[in-house]
Amino acid sequence: MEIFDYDNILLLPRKCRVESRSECDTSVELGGRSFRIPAVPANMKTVVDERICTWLAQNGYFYVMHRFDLDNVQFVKDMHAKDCFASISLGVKQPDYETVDRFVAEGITPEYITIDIAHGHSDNVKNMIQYLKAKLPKAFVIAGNVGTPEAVIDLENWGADATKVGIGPGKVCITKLKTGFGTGGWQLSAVKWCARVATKPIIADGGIRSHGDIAKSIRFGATMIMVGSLFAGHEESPGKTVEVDGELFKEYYGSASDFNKGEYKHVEGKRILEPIKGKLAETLVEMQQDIQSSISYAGGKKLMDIRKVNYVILGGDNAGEHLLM
Ligand SMILES: NC(=O)C1=CN([C@@H]2O[C@H](COP(=O)(O)OP(=O)(O)OC[C@H]3O[C@@H](n4cnc5c(N)ncnc54)[C@H](OP(=O)(O)O)[C@@H]3O)[C@@H](O)[C@H]2O)C=CC1
Ligand SMILES: Nc1nc2c(ncn2[C@@H]2O[C@H](COP(=O)(O)O)[C@@H](O)[C@H]2O)c(=O)[nH]1
Repeated sequence: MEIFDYDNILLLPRKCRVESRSECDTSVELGGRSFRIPAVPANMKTVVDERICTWLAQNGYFYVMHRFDLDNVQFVKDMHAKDCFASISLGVKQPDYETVDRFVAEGITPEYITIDIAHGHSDNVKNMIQYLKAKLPKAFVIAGNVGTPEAVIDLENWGADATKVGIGPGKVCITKLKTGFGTGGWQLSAVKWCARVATKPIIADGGIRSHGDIAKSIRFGATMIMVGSLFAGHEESPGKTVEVDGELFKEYYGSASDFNKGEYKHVEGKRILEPIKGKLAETLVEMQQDIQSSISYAGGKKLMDIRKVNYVILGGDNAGEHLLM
């Protein structure tokens, strides 16, 4: 198997088919809705809050609200009252089942539900998918996180509508160090490997360090890309603002860090400071323009044309040119 990651792959251009990059369509479909770009801010407490989720929904972007210290039922009611789709996260514990029961009792269905646990290839997730499919059959269920084709096949067979791939490639992740497991360091290969067997959309989650990594994820089979650190350091980001030597930063911490958990138990995440880089809306516009450029380099007009390009692996044992035959 070829092993590579975002920093040692480059995509190869094909003859341009547009006169202007503005002709390139970056939109993507997920769960029956079309979104402006295939990137979604990570469902983490220092990346999204209700205000950001509302803004994203109202402006044509996908979002996934985090699942920590909030009333999911109230969140969905608030989003629906604002005429927005509701996209929430759930765990797999008793309170999460009680949340589902409350949705049923109140006759409310969130449009998207992401089952979000560290080791998603588990009976815990199977049971929650099956509960959701029985109780809230109209919800689009994203399940994860996983890092192998077997897991993608199982999650799809258990009823997931999409799977989220990425165990430990995140910037504030220490899973690799603490456990010796994961896709950290070869996340892009893992996406490729998983996408080969997937029959439903894959969300590549973690490890995105620059906008070009979005195109690379699409090339290797992702439909949507979840991004934490690149979105964490904005003026509106929910993390605390911290000043160091006159420079402003936003805190960004892992969902499995002691900062998020409130205790030091099974910690697999850390806290870092991200330099503040302006407004989220401006980054999203720049991201869209960069994806338009990627599509044009791919010789295409729409997002999935990126899937057609060849690529090179730089350095290492797998180095060389890889041509689509
Ligand atoms: N993408 C990634 O690489 C990772 C992401 N995270 C994020 O951190 C947050 C907290 O995750 P998580 O700790 O799973 O959430 P929870 O604390 O809600 O745990 C979810 C359930 O999964 C169990 N569980 C967690 N890890 C494992 C494991 N390695 N093996 C078996 N069972 C496990 C927990 O039981 P118990 O605690 O009793 O074992 C619990 O029943 C989530 O948002 C998650 O996405 C965390 C780590 C890695
Ligand atoms: N191993 C851990 N992974 C985590 C934790 N909190 C979040 N995450 C994952 O990281 C991505 C974001 O990655 P980034 O490279 O874009 O910053 C996020 O979507 C989660 O899947 C954690 O505590 N430990």
